[in-house]
Amino acid sequence: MYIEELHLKNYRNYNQLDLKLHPKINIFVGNNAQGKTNIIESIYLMSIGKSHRSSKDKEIIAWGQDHAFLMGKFNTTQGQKTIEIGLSHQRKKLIKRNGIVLEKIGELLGQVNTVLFSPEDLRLIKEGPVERRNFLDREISNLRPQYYYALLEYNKILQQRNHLLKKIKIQPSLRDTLPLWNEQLINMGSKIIQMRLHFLKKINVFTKSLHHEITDGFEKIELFYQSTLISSLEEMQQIKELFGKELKKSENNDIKKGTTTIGPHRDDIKINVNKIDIRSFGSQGQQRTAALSLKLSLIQLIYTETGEFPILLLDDVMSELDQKRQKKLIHSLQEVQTFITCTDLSFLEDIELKEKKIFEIQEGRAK
Ligand SMILES: Nc1ncnc2c1ncn2[C@@H]1O[C@H](COP(=O)(O)OP(=O)(O)OP(=O)(O)O)[C@@H](O)[C@H]1O
Repeated sequence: MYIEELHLKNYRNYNQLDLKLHPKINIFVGNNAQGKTNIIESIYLMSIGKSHRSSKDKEIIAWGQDHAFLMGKFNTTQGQKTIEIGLSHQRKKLIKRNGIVLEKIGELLGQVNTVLFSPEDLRLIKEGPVERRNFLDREISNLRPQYYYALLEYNKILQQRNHLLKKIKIQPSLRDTLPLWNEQLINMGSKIIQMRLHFLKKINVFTKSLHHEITDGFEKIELFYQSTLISSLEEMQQIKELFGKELKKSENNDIKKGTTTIGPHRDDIKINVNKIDIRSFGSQGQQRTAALSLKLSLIQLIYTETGEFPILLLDDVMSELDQKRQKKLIHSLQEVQTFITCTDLSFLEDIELKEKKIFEIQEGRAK
């Protein structure tokens, strides 16, 4: 899949931007704070309905303006798709696909697949479990919208159970109603765990081989699902039983703490390189390479799952990689439409790139 045209209006520092894009490599070069990442962000926004760097949608509306508008024309194996997003300070976000208004963000998921890699992805390895859970939730939701809905449901049940746990402390008789919430939590949580385990099993294969290639065979990477409940793929019934057993065990503790202490909302991914947990013990370089392998393996996974390559967004990463890794990265991208932002084009000196378009970005304008 690739994006043919991008149109932005009152979007961040762009009053108006109309770009015809190359189906292979698009390079955005310019000094700092000119608007390169803003373009990457807009494409990402059209794929998942949210920005990767602002939690508040309205921040992307150009300062002093009332509304922002984005449109992308995508060429996919299912034909042309037009995605439009409208944001205004007064109304809720409007998303359209081929002119039809989408009622929920879930309907946008999987329409346009992107893989974004930026220096912040280092956080994926070295920060706490929240980053890695978000990674799982985002990527699986894109591939399986039913995961997204299960997650919404799980979080609702979790909130209600936590609310009840707090009330039981004051009014112990309410404990009789807890099994009702336990059952719902177990049902929805087990679905989430099983889909995460499936995802990790698949992505492990691609990450291993990519990492082996990038590190010339010196490093062996392995991903594990880290959970108090389960670590390997099991039948649904088995996951439910384990969840039920552990939830029972933690019930007194949960009441004492007023919160649910076990479940997929507490799980993590363990990342070993040569059998060492690199979340805590990896060097910066090892962590960066692991993040790169993990992100690039998504390209292969999405291709196997959907029959179509995603769009790759590389924000400011060229300067972070040594020459060998830059070459490996570029050469692995033959069939993938790729967006690269950079402050200079020195990385092109040693890399032959025939199919490309270069845009110079200056103060919210592209030349
Ligand atoms: N809502 C907004 N309205 C107007 N301008 C904005 C808005 N949000 C951000 N900007 C401006 O956009 C610019 C930053 O753009 P962007 O992050 O794309 O820069 P960049 O070219 O990628 O820079 P760097 O190389 O430093 O990463 C800044 O000048 C910032 O002030």
